[in-house]
Amino acid sequence: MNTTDNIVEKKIAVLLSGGVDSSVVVYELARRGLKPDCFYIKIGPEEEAEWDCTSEEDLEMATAVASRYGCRLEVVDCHKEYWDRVTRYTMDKVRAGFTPNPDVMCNRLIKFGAFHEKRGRDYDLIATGHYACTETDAEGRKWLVTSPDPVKDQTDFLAQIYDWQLRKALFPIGHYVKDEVREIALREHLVTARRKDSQGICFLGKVNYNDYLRRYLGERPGDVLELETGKRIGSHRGLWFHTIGQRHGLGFGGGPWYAVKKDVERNILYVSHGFEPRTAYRQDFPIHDFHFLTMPVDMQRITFKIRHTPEYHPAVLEQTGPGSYIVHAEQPIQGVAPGQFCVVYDERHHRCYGSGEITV
Ligand SMILES: Nc1ncnc2c1ncn2[C@@H]1O[C@H](COP(=O)(O)OP(=O)(O)OP(=O)(O)O)[C@@H](O)[C@H]1O
Repeated sequence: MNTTDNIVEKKIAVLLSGGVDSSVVVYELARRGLKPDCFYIKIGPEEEAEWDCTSEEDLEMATAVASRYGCRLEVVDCHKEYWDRVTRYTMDKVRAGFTPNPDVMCNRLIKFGAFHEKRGRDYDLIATGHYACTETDAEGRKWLVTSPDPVKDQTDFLAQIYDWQLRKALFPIGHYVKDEVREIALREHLVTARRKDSQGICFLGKVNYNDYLRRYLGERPGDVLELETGKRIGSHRGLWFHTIGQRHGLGFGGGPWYAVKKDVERNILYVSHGFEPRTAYRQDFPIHDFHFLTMPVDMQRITFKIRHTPEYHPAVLEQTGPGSYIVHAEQPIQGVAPGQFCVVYDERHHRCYGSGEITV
């Protein structure tokens, strides 16, 4: 736990998913003599029965962990809010040809959003099993700080939460690496100790992302052209099924092909030929609507991420307007897609300052 968190006097809600990470959160609080209230957020898979997944087992696990530590567990239904808010954001972006990130918006809109409106507002702190840390500076400002586990670090998923949400957030396992969390769970004989990590888009679980898109947007076939020559390579079933930077699953002969650009108005997907074509890389690109997590910072030399990968890229930021910047990366970056969040950290990738959306 972060040393700056004085939690003993606080009313704490734990978001308990039935996974190993949030189970260890309950243990970490319980061993300090605390008895937090636990909440399982229920989000169903829309109407379709075949989309049903492991949620029943998750709830059973969450119930067992809460009762082991004498904590209350309540189920909070955020189904409507998820499908209204996160799905709307996702479909709006995708329809406009952008690459959205539902996991990022889920933290702002659901875990620290809809849950807060329903139950979280009655608590001083909301604890989750995210791999992220916080630190408080001499002026009492709380900053989001990266986890010591570069592979599991989830600060990028938290880079759109509001300042008040960050102030209420508690990450009791954020200072551990994943192996340590598993060891604790095994040592304490938690029922969740051997459960697999959740995969895919949070709350959508096993739902196939393309099926999810197809359900809302259908199909809209169009041409696939080679960017350099304008030659027709094949057809696509909807621009939303493709991401800039995509190399696999294009399914055209004479490859390898690489998705490099979308023309939404003309419904054309542009591809380049080769394993690593020059057009797949960008070194300078604009971002807009920059969201600061704690407070505006004068950002110049920074590091950043555009995908959930362990690497941080060094860059210089040039401000072009309120909330708008050009990212001048030290090295060319592969698969820069409009709509993706560019998450910005200090030079040592310690503090996360916030994130902006990559502009067209
Ligand atoms: N259905 C849920 N109900 C309550 N909280 C949840 C739920 N799903 C996720 N969370 C919270 O969000 C955190 C991060 O979620 P994520 O989907 O990344 O899971 P994870 O890293 O596999 O964690 P866990 O092992 O706790 O499931 C969880 O640790 C938990 O605190």
